[in-house]
Amino acid sequence: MLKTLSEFFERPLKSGFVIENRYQITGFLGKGSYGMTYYAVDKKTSERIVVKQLRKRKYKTSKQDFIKEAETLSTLSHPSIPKCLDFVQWEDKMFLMMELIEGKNFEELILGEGQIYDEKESLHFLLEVLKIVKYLHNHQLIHRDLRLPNILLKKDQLFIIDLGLSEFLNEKKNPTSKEKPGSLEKQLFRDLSVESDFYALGHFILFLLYSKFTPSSKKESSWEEELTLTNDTKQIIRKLLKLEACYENVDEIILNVENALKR
Ligand SMILES: Nc1ncnc2c1ncn2[C@@H]1O[C@H](COP(=O)(O)OP(=O)(O)OP(=O)(O)O)[C@@H](O)[C@H]1O
Repeated sequence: MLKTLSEFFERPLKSGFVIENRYQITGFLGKGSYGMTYYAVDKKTSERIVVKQLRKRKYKTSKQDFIKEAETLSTLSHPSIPKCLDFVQWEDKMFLMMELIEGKNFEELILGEGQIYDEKESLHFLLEVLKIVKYLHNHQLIHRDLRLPNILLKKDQLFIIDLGLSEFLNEKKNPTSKEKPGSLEKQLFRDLSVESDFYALGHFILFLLYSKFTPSSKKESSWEEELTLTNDTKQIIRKLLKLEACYENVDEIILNVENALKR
């Protein structure tokens, strides 16, 4: 019983805590569905890094997913995806060390700082994310969690983080932890196909475009009625959201977005 309670009230590691005589926790970044994330310093290289810790109460159900996230990250090498630096199993704990992206995610930028993006800027950011997604899809990897908090901006460069839900297309799925059935909407985000990433990116660009929107009446309308957009942009979003025949691959979208940006 005590063990269960201590697991339930699991506290983040304190600043100053050192993992394996090497990685010193310097701050708490956030709590995810199965991990706690920290800022840390690698005492060997003096580099500032990010450490993700598997939460104790998720140990049984999510251990394999956590190991897989680290393995997936290690197979990738892209300037806009944090590198996996180490994976440590220590006492009854598990840690994933990765490159720190010193940027801000789009949730902080829009909801926290009140940043606004016009149509061109939104299309530009969509294009930059698509270039990273192209790399993932070329590796047969579907991200499945392309939400605002997982897309970061550092100066002019975009980054994609959090491969915790990603799956390889040819992989035999483990139905235990990641594949709980959900609503139709959830399935559209989580489906193991390129279309689920496109669907998420449809929402991503809508969030950017809505940053500029001020409601003029209390009546709720559809995004097509509320936002004033060019037909090109509308068409791109409709296809991403599967309101008409969806894109088959990321190159098609890139081409459409590049053309829309030229007009
Ligand atoms: N490599 C990184 N560099 C900078 N910030 C990061 C990095 N990885 C994660 N973060 C930030 O740390 C916080 C926690 O991230 P984490 O991926 O652990 O969980 P989450 O995205 O909140 O939840 P979930 O895992 O359920 O999707 C988020 O604010 C995220 O933006």
